[in-house]
Amino acid sequence: MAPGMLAGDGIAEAGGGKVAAEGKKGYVTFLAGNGDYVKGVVGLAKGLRKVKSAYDELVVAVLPDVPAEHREMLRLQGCVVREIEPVHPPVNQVQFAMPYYVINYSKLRIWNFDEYSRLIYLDADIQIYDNIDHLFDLPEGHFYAVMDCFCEKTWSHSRQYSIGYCQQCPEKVKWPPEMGSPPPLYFNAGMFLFEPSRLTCQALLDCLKNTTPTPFAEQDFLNMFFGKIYKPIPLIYNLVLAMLWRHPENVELDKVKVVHYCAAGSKPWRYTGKEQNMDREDIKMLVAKWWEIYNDESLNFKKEVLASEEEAEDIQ
Ligand SMILES: O=c1ccn([C@@H]2O[C@H](COP(=O)(O)OP(=O)(O)O)[C@@H](O)[C@H]2O)c(=O)[nH]1
Ligand SMILES: OC[C@H]1O[C@H](O[C@@H]2[C@@H](O)[C@H](O)[C@@H](O)[C@H](O)[C@@H]2O)[C@H](O)[C@@H](O)[C@H]1O
Ligand SMILES: [Mn+2]
Repeated sequence: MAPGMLAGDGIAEAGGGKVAAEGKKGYVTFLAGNGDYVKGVVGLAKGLRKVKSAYDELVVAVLPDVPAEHREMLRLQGCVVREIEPVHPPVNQVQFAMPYYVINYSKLRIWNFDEYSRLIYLDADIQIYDNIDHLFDLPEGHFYAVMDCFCEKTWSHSRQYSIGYCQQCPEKVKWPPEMGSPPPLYFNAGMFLFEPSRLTCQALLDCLKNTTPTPFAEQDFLNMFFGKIYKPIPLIYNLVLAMLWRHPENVELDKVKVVHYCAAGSKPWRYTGKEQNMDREDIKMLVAKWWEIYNDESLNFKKEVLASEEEAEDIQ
């Protein structure tokens, strides 16, 4: 059990007789550009319907460069499309782990969606395979997310990677005292439960102005900003695929509720199976599972024709 993790799985499934947290709740994702991530959002919208989430009206924060056709496609899938202004980090020479990460700072705008008391953010390369609505009943005042893994090459810039340390197995390579205290628990920013607030959004943007960008862009920034109230939740809520080959001992695949297709080559809509680890049977199974939902027409959004509308039609 990773340090600081909620006891047990620590999160009672829905119907635990708890009073649900007050206020509007929902799921939100982020879409930029005119490329194929829109397929990820369609898949996510259908996945939320398949697991019968009580909050299946997916909010999509779109940058201005998302074309009208893609916005319409999402509306036809029952999504609420909301345009956000891009957020640019201070100009500097940092090499992001992936050049396009620079646009990910725009995710910060979702803190302004304060008509919601709680939102779960999900990357567009995430799919939900079991209902996770019960997460909305977690105690307020914390930032909930799953711990990341430092073992992939994308982390080669970091001290952790240089000594083979990973928070997923802190006993395997212990953090040497001569390097000071071990890094604080660090979450993957592809999925998190948070409380929207305009004040917090302004504080995030003000803080960003004075923060030097780092390789994992807004993920590093969010970890720094919310470090004091961060609460790890079990990896079943955001399986970062690299865990399958880096920490298989921590993964019980049949218990996983949320899969994050973030490993290089694992985006289902561009999957070729050629990149490293992409020929694994579990990866092929998870990509096929994603396509099953994406291609399932029965999961398309059906505008409920209200009985009154039908009656009205009958009368005419
Ligand atoms: O061209 C892009 C790149 C990224 N994204 C959004 O930004 C998120 C973070 O990027 P990505 O998931 O590729 O990062 P990873 O989790 O793989 O590091 C994506 O899930 C999308 O929601 C997008 O909409 N268009
Ligand atoms: O902009 C930074 C991104 O950083 C994170 O992705 C990383 C991280 O998970 C590494 O640990 C993996 O090694 C790597 O593959 C993966 O891309 C978030 O998933 C994404 O939403 C976004 O915040
Ligand atoms: Mn992602």
